[in-house]
This record gives sequence, C-alpha cells and structure tokens, in this order.
Amino acid sequence: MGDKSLEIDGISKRYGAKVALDGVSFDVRAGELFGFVGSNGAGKTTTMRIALGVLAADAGEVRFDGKPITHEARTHIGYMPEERGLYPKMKVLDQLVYLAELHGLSANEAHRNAENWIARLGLSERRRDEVQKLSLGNQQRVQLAAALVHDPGVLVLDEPFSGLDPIAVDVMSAVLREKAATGVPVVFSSHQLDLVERLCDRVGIIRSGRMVATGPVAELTGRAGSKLVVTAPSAPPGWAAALPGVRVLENHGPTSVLDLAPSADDQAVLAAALATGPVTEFSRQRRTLTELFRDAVAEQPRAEGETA
Ligand SMILES: Nc1ncnc2c1ncn2[C@@H]1O[C@H](COP(=O)(O)OP(=O)(O)OP(=O)(O)O)[C@@H](O)[C@H]1O
Repeated sequence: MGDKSLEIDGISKRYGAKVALDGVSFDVRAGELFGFVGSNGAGKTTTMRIALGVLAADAGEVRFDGKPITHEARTHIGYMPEERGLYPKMKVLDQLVYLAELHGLSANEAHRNAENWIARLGLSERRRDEVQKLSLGNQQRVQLAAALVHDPGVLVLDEPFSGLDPIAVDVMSAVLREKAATGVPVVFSSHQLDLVERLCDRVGIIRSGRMVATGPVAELTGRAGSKLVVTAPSAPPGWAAALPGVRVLENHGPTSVLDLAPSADDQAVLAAALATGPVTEFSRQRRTLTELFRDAVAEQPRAEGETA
C-alpha cells in the first residue's frame, strides 16, 4: 500500500423507478480521511455497497490503484456495514479470529491481530462474551475491529460513529487517523458534521444521488462566503438588510450576524455600520460544515421526479 486511491467514477443506480445514484464521482486518496455526508436517503450506503461490490452499479466504475477494482482487491477492503453484520452468538475473540482467517490470515496472525484490536479498542474484558450480550457501542467497537482485523488496504465505514460515547468517538477517530497515516484511503459516512469537519482531510456532500460538493472543508466553506459579526450599539434595526451581498442571519441586541456572499464587500459593511455610530465588534467567522451542508442541501433544485 502507500499510494493507492479508491475512485468512484460516474456511478448510477436505480431501484426500480427510483434513481438512488445519478453519476456519483469522487476519489478517496491514499492516506486521506474522506467524510461522506448527505441527508437520510441521499445515497451514501448505496455508494459504499457498490464500492465494496455487494451491490452492482447500473453504470460507472469503481477503481483501486487506477484500475477497475477486482474481486481480489475487494477482499482488501475493511468494511463496516450500516446493518452491522456480526454473528450474535459468537464470542468477540472467536469472531475476530474467524473473520481474519476468512480473509486469508494464518491462525497465528489472526490471533495476534484480533488480540491487538481487542486491546486497542478497549474490549479486553469482553473478549470472551457473546456479541449479542454487548452494549450497542461495544458491538460497534467489535464491528470496527472486524473491519480492521485483516489489515485492510482500504477502509469503507458506514456511520462508524453513530451511537458511540465520547471516549469511543476519540478511540475511533484516533484509529481512523492512524490507518490513514499508513497510506490507506479511509472513507466514512456520518451525520456528525462537527466531527467530520474536525477529522477529515476532504469531504463529499451527496444530495439525492448527486455529489454537490467535494473538497477540503476549509476550501468549501471559504468558497461559500463567510459570516460577519458586527456590534453597533446605535444602529437601528434592519441597518444591514439592504447592503449588497449581505443576508442578516441573526440579531442579538446590538449584535448582528451577517452572511456575506463571496462577492460582498466587508469594508462597505463596516462603513455602513460606522455611519450609524460606534462599532465595538467587527469580526469574520468561517462558515461551518453544518452551515455549508444546509445551504448545499437547500439550494440544489430537486432532482427530476423527486416529490416534495
Ligand atoms: N433495496 C432497496 N430498494 C429500494 N430502494 C432502496 C433500496 N436501498 C436503498 N433504497 C433507496 O435508495 C436511496 C438511497 O438510499 P441509501 O441507503 O443509499 O441512503 P443513505 O444516504 O445511506 O441514507 P441514511 O443516511 O438514511 O443511511 C433512498 O431513497 C432509499 O430509499
């Protein structure tokens, strides 16, 4: 491994008349953590299942290391399915050893890896317990261990953070960063956008089966303009409403939070504020991924055939 990326190129998928994916493209580069975000039903799970090969696309191609992904290459993907596919009655250690052996590791390697991940993910006291007797969060740790136990060259994780306590979130984050640092492309879906923003090198936003934005968070949020916080105690209500490229987001007493289009002139805003009297605060704030997401999801025209 080291320089191999996973490419999703023009993937389309219908379920009957329902278009689930319509030409979805993005790449997850070697060594990067890629956050895949989108509303419920936008197509994340479908995309991941197609990348893994458990579902066939109607059109498009999945490539690994520049070549159409083979069955062999797919066995090197560590996958965490949304439906969480563990054997409920099997014990944690046995299950991980079994899965590692299934991927071709020797008995010794399988044991060593299983024990390593059990320790790393804080499951040592649970290693002899049946999976079904674990809490949901601990089952999820086992599910991550299952995705990692065969030393995968790619990680595809469907909502790995959902339902985890803050400590488990930290462990999961550290493990994903570590795997990426070894050159593995890591893609995961999540609705926890603050976490995605903090953790990921790049993100992709999918809406109704189409990618609406892909790139580093800072780049995407920068392109979307910024927020301005202005405190002008003498300003009358609505002082900023008519300024070009400005949208008033919130007013708290003398403080206004303004949304600035990329074309808007912040100095003109400052001049307008000063024209009302003193200005005691004037600061730019970067937009968050959550705000960007809301805009991206709200602004796109509805897909053909989609009902409100
Ligand atoms: N087996 C199926 N049969 C019919 N429609 C399906 C099937 N699986 C998914 N869909 C539809 O395809 C679309 C995409 O679903 P998908 O599960 O990929 O979304 P998602 O982004 O993972 O959503 P969530 O965040 O809720 O998990 C949805 O409209 C869904 O209803």
